[in-house]
Amino acid sequence: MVISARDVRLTLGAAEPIGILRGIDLDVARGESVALLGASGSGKSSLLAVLSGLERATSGSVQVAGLDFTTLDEDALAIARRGRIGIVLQAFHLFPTMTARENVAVPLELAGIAHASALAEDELIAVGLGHRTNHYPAQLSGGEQQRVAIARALAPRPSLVFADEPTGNLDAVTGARIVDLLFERQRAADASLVIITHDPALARRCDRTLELVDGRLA
Ligand SMILES: Nc1ncnc2c1ncn2[C@@H]1O[C@H](COP(=O)(O)OP(=O)(O)OP(=O)(O)O)[C@@H](O)[C@H]1O
Repeated sequence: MVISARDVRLTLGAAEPIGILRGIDLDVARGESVALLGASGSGKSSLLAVLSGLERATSGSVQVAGLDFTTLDEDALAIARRGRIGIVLQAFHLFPTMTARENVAVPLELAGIAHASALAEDELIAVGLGHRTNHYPAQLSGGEQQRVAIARALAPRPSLVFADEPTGNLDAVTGARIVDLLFERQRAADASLVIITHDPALARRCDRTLELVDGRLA
């Protein structure tokens, strides 16, 4: 198993604690793709944050690629993610002072991969942004920024990809192209995919569909 989560709970809010995740058990195998569905506010983004180590669970255990994400500190988590885990969040978190190419090159450089800039350019071409490599995020549309974020996540060829509505800002044709790329990369690297989506077509392409209802898996 690439992901093994047991009785994961996430409680937020000091004054009035709210149970956001309320006992999640989840296994994801190598090479498996999982679609995560659920109503707005059901906890999908929170679960993705916990599984990717961006947020620490309040209790329970989260094992990812043999590492215990509930006990690692921030630095160890960042090192564990480097080059192995690609994450595409709803807010793209691009660096505003870097061009598209520089943004995509960052994880490659951090992972010590040679020719980072050239590889970043290739990845931008793959997401249809070969003509935008020297543009800054503020000069790009929402959908273009989303594709830069996807290129950045996929460039290091991670073995695990988390994506939060990766086609949410894209038109049907561009979205389909990005989904094809996601699955093509997944197959090539035998990677695991966990995708939050409201798109039934995207969910159908995944091996398995899970639904979150009020912080629990239905
Ligand atoms: N820092 C926080 N403090 C308190 N409550 C929070 C915090 N972050 C998220 N929540 C609440 O947790 C619940 C789950 O949020 P989450 O973003 O995981 O839902 P979601 O299923 O991804 O929703 P959407 O589809 O709208 O993106 C929501 O009710 C949200 O208001």
